[in-house]
Amino acid sequence: MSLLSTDGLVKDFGGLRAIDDLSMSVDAGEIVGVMGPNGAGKSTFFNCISGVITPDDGTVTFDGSDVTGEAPETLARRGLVRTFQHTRELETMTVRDNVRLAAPDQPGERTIPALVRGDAMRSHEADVRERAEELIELFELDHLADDYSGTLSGGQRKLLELARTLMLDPEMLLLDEPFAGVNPTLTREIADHIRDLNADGMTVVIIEHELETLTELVDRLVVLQQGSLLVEGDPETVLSDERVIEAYLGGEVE
Ligand SMILES: Nc1ncnc2c1ncn2[C@@H]1O[C@H](COP(=O)(O)OP(=O)(O)OP(=O)(O)O)[C@@H](O)[C@H]1O
Repeated sequence: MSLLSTDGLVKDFGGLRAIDDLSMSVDAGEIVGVMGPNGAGKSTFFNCISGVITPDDGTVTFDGSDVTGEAPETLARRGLVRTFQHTRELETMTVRDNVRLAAPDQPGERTIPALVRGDAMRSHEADVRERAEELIELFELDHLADDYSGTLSGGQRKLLELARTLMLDPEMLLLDEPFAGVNPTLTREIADHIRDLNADGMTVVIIEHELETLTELVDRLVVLQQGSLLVEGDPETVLSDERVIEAYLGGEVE
């Protein structure tokens, strides 16, 4: 059953059509890879479906509802959450605080004085702390929990970003280049986490240039070119498709 679909999606930037009548869908439980040459429209596609920008035409449907143009926070509450190519944690805050702060309705951000908070608020805070510790442990960031996030390596930042994302308890994760700037060991580790999350029922869509890891991970590949869907299918078929090879200028996909 389709969890996310777009129908006739269009996004223009001035005279440039970045997304051109794009219709595609992702079934619940799938891991789908989105690939395509530079400028093909991958990030713009993610931005349209995650509410970062509003499409000029077409619709985005998530879990049976038309969510076109909804804000990222609203979509996150519905269970659709994305990461960014450049991670967005606060560098002068510890890893632990970064994970805790990613929780929805973060009590620390509220103006209610601590003394008048009810039991519900205290229990929410306890849940947030507990979930944050679970995720820090899951992603093996425990030894770094009290370090400033700014001191982390590229790969550790990606793990932190994943932990922060999971504080929102998503049904579908959109991952924008989760392996960019990550060393091979951490790449394998992140790929394993994605597999585990998927095995637990999470639907995942991944934009990635690192095709070897991507193709090992996904059930299906979708190739974009000039804002349109060029080819989609199982990784082996897609990567041997002449149109895909040509789009990548002769053999780069091998
Ligand atoms: N905010 C913007 N303003 C103007 N043009 C934009 C904007 N964002 C993207 N574009 C243009 O839209 C087209 C698609 O860009 P997009 O970043 O979505 O491609 P991409 O497939 O993600 O590329 P890459 O692999 O290089 O990240 C490109 O021609 C890009 O220059």
